[in-house]
Amino acid sequence: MAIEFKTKPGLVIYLTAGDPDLATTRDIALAAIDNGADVIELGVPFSDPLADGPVIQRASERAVAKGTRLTDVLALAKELRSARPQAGIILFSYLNPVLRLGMQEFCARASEAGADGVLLTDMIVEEAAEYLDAMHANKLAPVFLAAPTSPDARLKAIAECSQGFVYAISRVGITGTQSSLTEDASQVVSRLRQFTKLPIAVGFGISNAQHVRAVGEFADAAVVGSALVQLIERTPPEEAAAAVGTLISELRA
Ligand SMILES: O=P(O)(O)OC[C@@H](O)[C@@H](O)c1c[nH]c2ccccc12
Repeated sequence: MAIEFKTKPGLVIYLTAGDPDLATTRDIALAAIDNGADVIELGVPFSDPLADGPVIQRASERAVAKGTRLTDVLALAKELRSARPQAGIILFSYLNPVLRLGMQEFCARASEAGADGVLLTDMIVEEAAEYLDAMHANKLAPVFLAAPTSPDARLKAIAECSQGFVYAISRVGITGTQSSLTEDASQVVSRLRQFTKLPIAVGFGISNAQHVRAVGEFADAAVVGSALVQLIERTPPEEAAAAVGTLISELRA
């Protein structure tokens, strides 16, 4: 039970829980862990994923249409924890589903499920007091997003509130694969380094081994989401876990 990056760079992967179904998400997550993913961002599907590009929006729609609920994702996290005691598991959600369950209740259940931490995409540090209290009370690591457009004062607050790692998004905008990483990614990481000793993961647009190696030059981990979600979308469910396992090992090549 730990957020640690065993290799440089470490690998964080995002999955939309319940796409194509919860059992397949479980198998995919296990295959990812067994092929080198250090941390799984277990995504709670949401009907209005504003920060997501078309690939993850479609995955969220499919999972919501299947009836995937936050409580199902908590149960899946518990299954992954018991199957892989050492894996890094981050519950990844928009605020809305969490507030519907209740912040205290959510954090208690996340802790009971064995999650290491939580990332709420639309939780800003300026309004995080109650969230942080509930997270600290349940020994969960709050991971915050840092954007290239964030001024230093904000990066400092994000660094001070984060535990486990800090997630630097490589560009402003929405999730989705892209041809090359922008300069912004290394700049936001070097600015963050002034304020934290925590590992820094970089995400958005990372979709191949070359991108992962490039991120490894200046950050501690790479985050891959859309490239995996797109592969899952295009693969028959019974072949998805093996396909993801292969892609993860290719990303680490
Ligand atoms: O999909 P990409 O471009 O590989 O980026 C990772 C991203 O999917 C994942 O970390 C994520 C999924 N939904 C988000 C919403 C906001 C920030 C990050 C995310």
